[in-house]
Amino acid sequence: MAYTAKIGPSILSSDLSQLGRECERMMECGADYLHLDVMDGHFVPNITFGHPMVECLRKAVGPNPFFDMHMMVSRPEQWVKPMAAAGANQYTFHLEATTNPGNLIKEIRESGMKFCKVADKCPKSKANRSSYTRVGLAIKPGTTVEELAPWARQIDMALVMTVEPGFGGQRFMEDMMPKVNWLRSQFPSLDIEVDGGVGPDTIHRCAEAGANMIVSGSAVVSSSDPRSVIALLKDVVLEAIQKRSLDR
Ligand SMILES: O=C(CO)[C@@H](O)[C@H](O)COP(=O)(O)O
Ligand SMILES: [Fe+2]
Repeated sequence: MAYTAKIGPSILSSDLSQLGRECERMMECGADYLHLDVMDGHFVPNITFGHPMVECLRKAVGPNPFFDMHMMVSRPEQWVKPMAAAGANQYTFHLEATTNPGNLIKEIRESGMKFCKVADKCPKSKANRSSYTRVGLAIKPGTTVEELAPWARQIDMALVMTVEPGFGGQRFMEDMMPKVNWLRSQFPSLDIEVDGGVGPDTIHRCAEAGANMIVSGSAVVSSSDPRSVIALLKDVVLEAIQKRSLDR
């Protein structure tokens, strides 16, 4: 089983005037990565930020935190190079936003976003470094998992949205879990991310279905004890992964 449990707070619900500090706070509380929601007011009815903000954040937090870019934008093709230059590590686009997913996957791969696949963090020795761009493919609640399937072997991560994209703090859609279950059964090593309404009350369903990359916004960021929430989410997913490997 190649995948492991990773928790990525969505900083959408944090104090946006203190974004750099909020990212650092999440990393200090045990986050494995940071989930950055880019919204263009066209693909979704909300606007957040773009690559200039990502560039500033990268400078503020240094080279290590892994930036998972959730691109809720029309024409995701146009932001691949700017996001690579700004310091993104993974570029997750929506299947609904492009007519040529194959070409976009190729463009992202060739964009030179830095990620060390040898270890989660770049090892000290330059000889061991191998830079690699990670590709994520997201589907909205109304898109079937069969539409994503033809691309699953070309991507690193599938994102199953568990709310309609656009806003934090929405209710978790449990009826998305069969999609996760199906993906896990068909692609046992694929990273599968869930995003939207995920927190201590809903994590068990995500973990049992087979999700291993967990985005959690309001449940983590607005908690008085984000460290405990992150630890709880991670424990539940790790336990489910262990159970899955024993059942095989
Ligand atoms: O992409 C999105 C929303 O479109 C998410 O990343 C949310 O921002 C997650 O926040 P919560 O639903 O966990 O509060
Ligand atoms: Fe997101």
